[in-house]
Amino acid sequence: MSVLDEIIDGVRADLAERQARVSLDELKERAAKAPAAKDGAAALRGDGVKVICEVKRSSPSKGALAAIADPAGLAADYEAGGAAVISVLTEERRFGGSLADLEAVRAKVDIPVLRKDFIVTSYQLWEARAYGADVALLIVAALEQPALESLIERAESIGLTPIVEVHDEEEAERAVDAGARVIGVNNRDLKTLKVDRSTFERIAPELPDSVVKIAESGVRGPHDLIAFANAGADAVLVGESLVTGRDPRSAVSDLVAAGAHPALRHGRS
Ligand SMILES: O=C(O)c1ccccc1NCC(=O)[C@H](O)[C@H](O)COP(=O)(O)O
Repeated sequence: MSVLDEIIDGVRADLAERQARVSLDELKERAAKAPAAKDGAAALRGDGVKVICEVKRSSPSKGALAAIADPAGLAADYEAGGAAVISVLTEERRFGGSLADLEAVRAKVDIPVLRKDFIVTSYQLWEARAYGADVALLIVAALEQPALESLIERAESIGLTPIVEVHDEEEAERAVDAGARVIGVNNRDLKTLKVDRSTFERIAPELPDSVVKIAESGVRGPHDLIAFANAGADAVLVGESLVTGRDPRSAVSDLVAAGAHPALRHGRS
């Protein structure tokens, strides 16, 4: 069984418990009371390379990364450093996240918030909206094509911007065919968990110009951001190097400054 399969088994078990406790109607009522969703795609377009900053306590590849007692405080530091979007891992077993983290971050920052999880049902999209997310991750490798298409449609219909994550050319083609407008290329191989930064360089040129392109995983600092920018990234998604560093706010601000450098190509407006 692959790591992804193991993660998804755990996600489905936890999901079944939540579904037994909270009906879809209750979630929809809660979502209706949530603040209107912010435009995640708009936050990632424009000049320069935008930075998505992740609240990440642990991971299957590295184990414990950072305790993060105050996820909202960390998110506020990211926002103060110039982050465009905050990513909150809500998967509990392997990443140590929760919907409570998502809710706390939403209450603290004004920029769009991404629910980063292993979404396999529309119930999780309603949860994302009910807990204040504006953006949700859909992983192509975790979904059959009809499910991917219907989750993209459902996400958009409830106001969420779907980021569709791919790892290779075949998944990229599936994402485009499914109508994805924002695509994250994850440099982490989900079978070996190794990061290969050339993955983004290989796949980005295959994506249509109109698609917002995000380079995910393996950003250690401004030099990686610049390399991804030169390969066509509109945004980068950064977790580990921020949560393990000493000063997340200044680390974000260094990334943002590099992303805004006039020598980098101009983004789409
Ligand atoms: O991080 C992992 O080990 C991992 C393993 C299996 C599936 C997903 C995983 N990570 C999720 C992510 O995509 C990253 O948290 C995100 O891209 C940030 O990456 P990094 O900056 O390298 O922490």
